[in-house]
Amino acid sequence: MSSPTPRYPLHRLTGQFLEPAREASYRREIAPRARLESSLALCVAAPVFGMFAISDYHYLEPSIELTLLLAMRLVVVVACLALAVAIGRLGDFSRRLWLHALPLWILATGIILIVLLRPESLATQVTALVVATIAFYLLIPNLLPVVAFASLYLNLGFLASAVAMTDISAVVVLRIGLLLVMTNAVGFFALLRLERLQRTQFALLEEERVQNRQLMEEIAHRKSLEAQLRQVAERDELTGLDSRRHFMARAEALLRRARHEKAPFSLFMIDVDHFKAINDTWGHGQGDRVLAALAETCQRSLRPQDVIGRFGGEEFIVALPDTHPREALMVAERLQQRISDLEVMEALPEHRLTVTIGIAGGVDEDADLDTLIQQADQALYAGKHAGRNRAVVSQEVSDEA
Ligand SMILES: Nc1nc2c(ncn2[C@@H]2O[C@H](COP(=O)(O)OP(=O)(O)OP(=O)(O)O)[C@@H](O)[C@H]2O)c(=O)[nH]1
Repeated sequence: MSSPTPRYPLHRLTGQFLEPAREASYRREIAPRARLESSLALCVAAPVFGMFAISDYHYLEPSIELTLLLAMRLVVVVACLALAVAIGRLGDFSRRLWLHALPLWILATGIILIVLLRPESLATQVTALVVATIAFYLLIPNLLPVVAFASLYLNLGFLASAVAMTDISAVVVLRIGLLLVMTNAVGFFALLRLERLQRTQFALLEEERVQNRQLMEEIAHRKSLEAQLRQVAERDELTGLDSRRHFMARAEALLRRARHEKAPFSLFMIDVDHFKAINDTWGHGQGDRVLAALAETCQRSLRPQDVIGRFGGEEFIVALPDTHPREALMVAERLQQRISDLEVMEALPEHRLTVTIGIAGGVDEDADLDTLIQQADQALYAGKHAGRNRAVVSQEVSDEA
């Protein structure tokens, strides 16, 4: 049975993403952490390497070899510390890979030089070499190919120096070689596993981020659709006023509050006079423009707390909280005046638009919206009957109200 193809294929030997863009994105993501880790590892490795100067001094009499050895250790320590600072500041993981590789090669060269300068301490050096090789793999993670090449250089250089500078037998060389192969295998596969795990984790996290982003986009899209639908349901397309249904809901709430607070409440029904003639004379398009201009004038003339809606055709409805019908009559007359000031047609500046307004309301604890609308409608009808272009207060408005 064949195993399923991984969603984010990784290189078998380096553990890196096969997809260059994903690998670059991963490196960008881990860059700050990798820089810090590499810097810290070098800050630890440099003094440890320098510390062995004590044993150099112990094993070697003051001599040229000792001076060279101490000078070499000093150079390695200073170079490593300088590189630790440089990596911390500039060690961009994706562009300056060489900066991360350099300290490994310097340390490796230092270790190889020790064999050349202190060949008699080969046995101790082998142990140090094994520790250094493991440290290369484990302390500088995320750079498997870089570490593997530096380690290869260290191990081969060490063996070559040992063969050149000491008289070890072929069997010992073989034994050291096998030990180094084993050490490298352990370090390599441990780091390979780590590289693969970290990248798989990164890929899953990325996937989760993408899904979250898509979800957020979907939510935003739905919210915008909802807002559009609400807009369509609540607004009259031509005039931008409340639709009849939305007006009813808002006016109901205002009336409820007025009843609760025993505050006055008034309602207008506004109907354009002879609107059919406007349509018939100048066309339906001009009729629409007149309705829109009239709606805008009404809205500008009313208070912010008043609610106006298009009731249907050329009929508008207004709810006026905290307004007694007596005051409402004055508001209606002011509205009529503003409407008649409107220039309906540029070509016919003399033509005046008039409206008839029916008013209902008062302070009635039992009044419901439908009844008030009916009363305002009757007053409107009476106004039309009486010759139009007037505001009429409903007979039902009680005196005490
Ligand atoms: N342009 C336009 N006309 C509309 C719209 N809605 C209704 N109308 C027209 O408004 C006119 C209303 O006519 P009527 O009900 O006879 O009323 P009127 O001509 O205003 O006469 P009175 O109300 O009695 O003064 C009709 O011709 C409808 O077609 C609209 O949205 N746009």
